[in-house]
Amino acid sequence: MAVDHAAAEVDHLAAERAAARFDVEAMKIAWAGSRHAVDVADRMARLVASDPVFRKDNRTMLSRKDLFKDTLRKAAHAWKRIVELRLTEEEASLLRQYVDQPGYVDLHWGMFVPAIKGQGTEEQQKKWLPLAYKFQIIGCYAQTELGHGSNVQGLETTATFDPMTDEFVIHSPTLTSSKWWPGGLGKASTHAVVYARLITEGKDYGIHGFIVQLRSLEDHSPLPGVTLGDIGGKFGSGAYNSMDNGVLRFDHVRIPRDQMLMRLSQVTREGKYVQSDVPKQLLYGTMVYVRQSIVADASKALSRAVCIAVRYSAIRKQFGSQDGGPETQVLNYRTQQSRLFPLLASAYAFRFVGDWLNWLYTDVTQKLEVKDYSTLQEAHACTAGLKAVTTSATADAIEECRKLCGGHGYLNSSGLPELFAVYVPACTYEGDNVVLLLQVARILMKTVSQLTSGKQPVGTMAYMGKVQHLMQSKCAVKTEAFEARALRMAVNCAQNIGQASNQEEGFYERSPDLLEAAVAHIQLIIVTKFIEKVHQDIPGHGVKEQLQNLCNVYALYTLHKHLGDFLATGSLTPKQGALANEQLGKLYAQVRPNAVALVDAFNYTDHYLGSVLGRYDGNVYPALYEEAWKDPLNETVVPEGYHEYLRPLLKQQLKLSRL
Ligand SMILES: CC(C)(COP(=O)(O)OP(=O)(O)OC[C@H]1O[C@@H](n2cnc3c(N)ncnc32)[C@H](O)[C@@H]1OP(=O)(O)O)[C@@H](O)C(=O)NCCC(=O)NCCSC(=O)CCCC(=O)O
Ligand SMILES: Cc1cc2nc3c(=O)[nH]c(=O)nc-3n(C[C@H](O)[C@H](O)[C@H](O)COP(=O)(O)OP(=O)(O)OC[C@H]3O[C@@H](n4cnc5c(N)ncnc54)[C@H](O)[C@@H]3O)c2cc1C
Repeated sequence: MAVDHAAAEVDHLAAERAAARFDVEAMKIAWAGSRHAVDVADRMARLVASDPVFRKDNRTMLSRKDLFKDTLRKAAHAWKRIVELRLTEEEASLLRQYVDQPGYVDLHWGMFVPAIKGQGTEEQQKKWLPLAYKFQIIGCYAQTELGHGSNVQGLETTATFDPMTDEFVIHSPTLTSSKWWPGGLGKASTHAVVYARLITEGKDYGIHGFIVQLRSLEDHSPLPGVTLGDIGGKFGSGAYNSMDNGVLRFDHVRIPRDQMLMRLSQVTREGKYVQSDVPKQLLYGTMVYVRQSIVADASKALSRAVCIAVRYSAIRKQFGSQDGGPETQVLNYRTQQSRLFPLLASAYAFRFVGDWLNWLYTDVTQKLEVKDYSTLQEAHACTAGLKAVTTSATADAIEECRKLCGGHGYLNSSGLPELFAVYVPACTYEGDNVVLLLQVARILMKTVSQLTSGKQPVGTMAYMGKVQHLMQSKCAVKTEAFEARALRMAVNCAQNIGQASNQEEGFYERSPDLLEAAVAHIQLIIVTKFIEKVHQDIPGHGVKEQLQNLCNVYALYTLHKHLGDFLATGSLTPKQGALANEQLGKLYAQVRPNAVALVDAFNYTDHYLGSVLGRYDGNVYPALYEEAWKDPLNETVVPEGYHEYLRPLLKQQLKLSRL
């Protein structure tokens, strides 16, 4: 019976695909960025999916130890394949993405290598990078401590220069100075970039980066004076537990002077501190780089969740016509559409703003190389703000997708619980989202205060220069309403802060409003970049129209959700707000026939999706049924514990009933 049912469902997704009004292959190119990007991603995804070592459907059932060992095995196998097949950097990084298991390699490539590239001198790069590139050393990024994460300047680990031996002495003076959280630190890394307070000639010069060896390259045991371990199990089963987030303490560990990362500042043989002519904020450069990549990752996680929820919603039927006709696909319910399609639109929005941010980051990096620091603030504001807004929205969206899949969404086999558990720490790591939005707010306040002095804001803040117009006009055009909302919220905050006894106190008092002003500014950027994208020449039958539609959905949904802001700032009238909502309903109807094809354009393999609900063929029910039997609990018909705990209880009931 299950088989008959399934056959009908396979047909059902085929019908959905046939109903699409655009060229899916061309949309794949628009999503991935180029034909080349589609092809490489496709090749790497299939390579991973077809290799039994990369199997991941049993991950939530493994013990922590087995899961960790499995992660080591996968990482080693991935490296072997990368070398054997002579994969390019682009191919290798995609292969790692599709292996889809958090592990030490993420931090090695994602933070250790970039930290040395960004903060090391040429000589240091020449020495350390080849070792890292060949995995002769494994590195992590050891910044956060037990007592401080957000407040980087509050870190307590010390690096005291000893001119007698030409060494730094790395020390953890307090319990709270223990390094705590770094990924890959607990069990895998041999080296770390350690952030510590530099002390020389009796003076504390604040936080600097140092390359420190932690474990023997012979037998992996911690070096003398180094205490190391894993910080313990984390949220969810499987999920981020494959990562060995670690604890690290130093007891007067000595490293040569030349292991201080010396691009930004140096300590001479005599112990003199010398500052280079570069801004000290470059110390935070690795974080800017990672935040930028986290935005692209948000669109990946969100698109996976949305792909699962859209396909399953096309399969799932619930209730029918009164006269006993066919049941309704839940995707046809207006409420399902109004919850799901904005998330689909957000996946595309985050993808395009992620591409733009990557361009901005590359541009800033090139400018830094010729000592042009003018766009550093813009890079910080955009990476921090977009990281915060996209990760928060994605975490909420994955949970919404779980609910959109009803009861089956709660099963591990749906893939959604694990996706959520792996994803949610993105709201915290690489900068707590609130802390990052307050950074954006500070820059907004600085920009507003400079408006009166005639300094023209640039980049993504340029719209604030139209202050006279935006503070007064009624907004007819969508982007103008977003600009007016963001500017007016920022100006309101600035005025309120101005009434406080001092600037800092005012900022502190108004921080909840500042947070909202920062979100408004970042949402404007996302909407603007989506609009810019759809104004480009986009080939393929119907592709541009679909993207135009999704862009409108994203903008109008955001407007609808934050209507209070738009009305309170007078950026829209209540009538305009109501019209926008009307329009949104019409747009959903246009998305409906294209929904399945729009998620097909993400081009994800079933292996990468890891979801029985999101299968490409829509054969959901037999897969769910089959998956259940794989649970270790089903290995025996009568459960372990029956004889100890169930049988005596049942016997006792029997005796009682006989009384
Ligand atoms: C919150 C701040 C930004 C505070 O910085 P601060 O220097 O104490 O204070 P401030 O007076 O507000 O700022 C001074 C100044 O520095 C600027 N600035 C701050 N950050 C950056 C940046 N990244 N790039 C460029 N500029 C930056 C600010 O705008 C200020 O500029 P200004 O003086 O006003 O011109 C910072 O400390 C921070 O970034 N905290 C978050 C910590 C964090 O992100 N940790 C990440 C650890 S690694 C990790 O989590 C890896 C996970 C990855 C994974 O597992 O995948
Ligand atoms: C899975 C995971 C992986 C990680 N990997 C690494 C790694 O590889 N290397 C590394 O060095 N670190 C790593 N971290 C640490 C991470 O970067 C920090 O946890 C993060 O920066 C947040 O800092 P915190 O823990 O100190 O939070 P806290 O700052 O203590 O946050 C607690 C609360 O206080 C609020 N808060 C804090 N400051 C302010 C403020 N000024 N104004 C208003 N509210 C405020 C926050 O919003 C939050 O609600 C990782 C963390 C996680 C969860």
